[in-house]
Amino acid sequence: MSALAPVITIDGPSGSGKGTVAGLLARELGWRLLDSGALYRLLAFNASNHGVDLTNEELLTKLAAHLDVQFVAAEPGKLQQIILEGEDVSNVIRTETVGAGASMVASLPAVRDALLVRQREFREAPGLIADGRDMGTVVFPDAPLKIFLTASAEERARRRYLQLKGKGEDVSLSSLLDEIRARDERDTQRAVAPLKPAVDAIQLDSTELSIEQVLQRIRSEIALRDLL
Ligand SMILES: Nc1ncnc2c1ncn2[C@@H]1O[C@H](COP(=O)(O)OP(=O)(O)O)[C@@H](O)[C@H]1O
Ligand SMILES: Nc1ccn([C@H]2C[C@H](O)[C@@H](COP(=O)(O)OP(=O)(O)O)O2)c(=O)n1
Repeated sequence: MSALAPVITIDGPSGSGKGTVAGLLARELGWRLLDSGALYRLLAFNASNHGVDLTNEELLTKLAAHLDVQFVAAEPGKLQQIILEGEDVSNVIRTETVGAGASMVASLPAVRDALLVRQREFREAPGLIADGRDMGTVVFPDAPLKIFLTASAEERARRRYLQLKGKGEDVSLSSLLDEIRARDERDTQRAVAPLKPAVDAIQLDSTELSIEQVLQRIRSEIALRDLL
């Protein structure tokens, strides 16, 4: 039965609001959540801890196949917890350095292959919200609702700046903008599973929208399909 569970995919560039919107929707609908970017972040983080070079495709693929990770569903009002080798790494994998490393390991085809089955296993009744870059194009091409969420690079850098400042990190807006542009370039230009909207995706530009307005737009797309 689980293969038939509906999936809503939310793809888009860094800072467009995917994670926030996916988490809120999953909680609202009582569906499972796949934060696929966290898998690439975990791999980059784990590789750095084990002294593995982020271009060593063979070793990275082995690490990817054996990642000892658990996603613990969120309590109301909290983010889901991510446990790597028994340790809570939910916060340490969120830095821009780990994000840049994730984008590097994510460009390696064998690494992506090694993570594919693991991602599809998240599909369970009553449904799944899947957040990433290739959820609608590669991982769940049959998803009945695909959202491609964007925002201008300036707005995305501003959001990331406020988010990291709020966590007490010492960040600069201009370097965040450079990092976001570099990651956009790498994620859209790679040969395998590049960041691009699926042909049947609904494109949503959130530059001028609040989180609640984005949610409203997605709710109305859900209502148009018989998903619940
Ligand atoms: N529509 C929006 N308007 C303003 N801020 C937003 C919006 N969507 C998300 N944010 C904020 O921007 C930051 C980045 O959002 P996040 O969900 O982590 O993006 P992504 O997962 O696409 O990288 C968070 O602090 C979030 O609260
Ligand atoms: N499905 C996915 C998810 C993430 N990635 C890669 C590319 C991204 O730059 C990194 C980090 O992704 P993540 O979604 O955690 O990053 P943001 O929160 O959007 O900044 O991983 C990917 O290639 N495919």
